[in-house]
Amino acid sequence: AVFYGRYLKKLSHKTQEAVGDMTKVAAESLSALRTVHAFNALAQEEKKFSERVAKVLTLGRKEAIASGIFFGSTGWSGNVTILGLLGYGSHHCWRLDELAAVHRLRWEWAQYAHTSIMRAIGAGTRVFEVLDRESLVPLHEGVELSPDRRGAIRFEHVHFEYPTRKDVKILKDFNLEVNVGETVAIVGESGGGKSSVHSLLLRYYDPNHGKVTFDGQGAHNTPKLLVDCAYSNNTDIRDFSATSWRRIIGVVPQDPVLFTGTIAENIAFGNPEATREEIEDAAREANCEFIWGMPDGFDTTIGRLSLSGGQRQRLAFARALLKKPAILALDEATSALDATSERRVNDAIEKILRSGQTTCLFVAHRLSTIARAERVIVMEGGRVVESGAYRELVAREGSRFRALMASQLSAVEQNTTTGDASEEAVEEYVEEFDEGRDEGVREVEVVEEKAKKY
Ligand SMILES: Nc1ncnc2c1ncn2[C@@H]1O[C@H](COP(=O)(O)OP(=O)(O)OP(=O)(O)O)[C@@H](O)[C@H]1O
Repeated sequence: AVFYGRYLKKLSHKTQEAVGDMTKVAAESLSALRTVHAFNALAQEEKKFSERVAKVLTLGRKEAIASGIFFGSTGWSGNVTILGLLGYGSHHCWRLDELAAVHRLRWEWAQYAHTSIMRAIGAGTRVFEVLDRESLVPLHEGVELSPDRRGAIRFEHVHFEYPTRKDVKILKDFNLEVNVGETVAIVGESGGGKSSVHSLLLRYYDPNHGKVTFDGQGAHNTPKLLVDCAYSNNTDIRDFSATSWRRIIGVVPQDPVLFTGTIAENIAFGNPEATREEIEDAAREANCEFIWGMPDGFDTTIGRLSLSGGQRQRLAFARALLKKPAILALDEATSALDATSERRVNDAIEKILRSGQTTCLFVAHRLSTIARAERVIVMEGGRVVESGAYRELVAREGSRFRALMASQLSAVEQNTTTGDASEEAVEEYVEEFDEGRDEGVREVEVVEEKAKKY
């Protein structure tokens, strides 16, 4: 018992660690399931989890063998003793209930084993229920899309509600066309369904009515705001396999998720074959200069929250850019970033937008980001109510965009509850922005200069 105890103590410690590690991997992957899907990293995460499970299993087996030997031998000697006692007792014992007590002891053991088995079956049933669940969006069915395809994206009369909240219509006849290389910012009230547009684009869900299409033929000089969908050579994105469709999209979510591992591993998430050079290029492009200042650079191990909000966003940018995506879906962080981080994030956005290679559909909250888009669309009541260049919408008398910005301004800058801001205040806000924009462009040039030295 002493030797077994010592061995078990060591083994338990290791098992606890391994179980902790396994749970962490599962929790990280499950809580970031959208990111995992967006980067087609399901197989990678499954492999990571399987390795951890295998480790727990090996330790569990060792413990089972050790306890098998220990309890087997002690049980065997115990049984031999009891049998001996029974044999001996039957000669000497005249009271039947004494023998029955020994027998009852055996029976209780059998009951205990039975309860444990039943408990395991109960827990196992739930696990198998989860394992047997089929995704509503099949991952590998459909046409394989080549990763270098570029094309216009169209939302055609899309109606959508979440399966868990069928009574709330999120999108109602939503129509939008984004051409190749175009940058479109979606703005609107909080909770108006902007991020849901991304969810449909990435096929986390499919529309209830209408469709999202992709036209791999090239750019169109068609009207920007799609009213009448009279297109012929576009393909419903449901016809592509979800994995190959997601391969051409780079995603930067509102609250980017990091995984326990090195910075390089995080940038190469879903792209494990990427070379160090490619990783560094992506980091440079995304203004992640802070990595070079870290003690182990790209090999620095990070946890889920060990970087600041702005750094996390830029790292997520680098991760998205490494895919060299045809489409970039960016959901701007609503949480306040400090001024430097915000500028660095905006510079990174600016660089990508200026490249003209990538079609960008981004959900924007800050004026400084919105104004960087070629076209701004305003969402209200689940549909597009206004579309145009930033300057056009700002200049348009009584535009919804102006009203939206005015209420934002009054909420953010004047901190009032009235929701009204004067026209002058809006102009002032816009002027302030223009100064910031020029500064931003200069900043990008300085950074690019610096980047050459990395
Ligand atoms: N997974 C979900 N299941 C059910 N309802 C959801 C889900 N995700 C979002 N919603 C609801 O859908 C509506 C639109 O949400 P969405 O995130 O698209 O808005 P948003 O315009 O991006 O908001 P914000 O600007 O605050 O990020 C909200 O009312 C939200 O509560």
